[in-house]
Amino acid sequence: TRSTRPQRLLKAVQKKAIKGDPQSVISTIDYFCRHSEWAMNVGDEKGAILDSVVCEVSPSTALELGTYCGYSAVRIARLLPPGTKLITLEFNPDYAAVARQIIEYSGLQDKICLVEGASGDLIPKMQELFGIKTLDFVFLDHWKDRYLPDIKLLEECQLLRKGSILLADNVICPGTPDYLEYVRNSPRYESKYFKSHLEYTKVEDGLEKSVFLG
Ligand SMILES: O=C(NCCNC(=O)c1cc(-c2ccc(F)cc2)cc(O)c1O)c1cc(O)ncn1
Ligand SMILES: [Mg+2]
Repeated sequence: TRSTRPQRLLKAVQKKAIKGDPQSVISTIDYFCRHSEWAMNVGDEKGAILDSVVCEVSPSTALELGTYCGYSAVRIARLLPPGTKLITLEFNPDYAAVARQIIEYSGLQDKICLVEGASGDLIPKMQELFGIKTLDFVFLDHWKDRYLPDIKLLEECQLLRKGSILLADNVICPGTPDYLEYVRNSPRYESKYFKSHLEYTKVEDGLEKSVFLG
């Protein structure tokens, strides 16, 4: 049977990228998605904004919702200070299987903990599973209708503290209208929109950065 797009993306990484070199894995994926097959990675343009926020926050505890092929997990983990880990949750086992191999190829497997499962089930178990109290940084890039319920869950589970940073992908395309309305109108968040484009296209998209005020 025909291979899947994530499998073809993995093949390109194994063929073209330098093993153990996260930047070459990132560049290979961006080249493949621009010149061979589009795929829903955050991409290079929004990726540069993600990089700058990760560097600014320099998180001790970081969570990603929606691993897909592991592109943004590699982007984030390559910038984390030594001794810190990124926890990334992926619901789709086929995506998770490819992501594990791309993460391993990049050499960042010791800085990334990929957990398969539904975010709604895993978030309430985060403290016990990972021995963490609160999260310094959360990157939201999973199902767009899960952004709002999941940050409400993060609040309820007391995983956010004064100053925790949420960064959400695709707030324009495909769009997360209920999430945007909430973080922009809630007194518990200070929100800022970073205008950009849908990965590898000229379509408008952007990232929403929200600080939890406690
Ligand atoms: O689809 C699952 N996750 C990806 C979430 N991400 C997206 O849907 C996403 C989509 C787009 C996008 C934008 C324009 C367009 F025309 C088509 C797609 C871009 C992005 O940057 C994303 O992040 C999924 C499946 C499954 O079976 N189980 C658990 N999760
Ligand atoms: Mg996305």
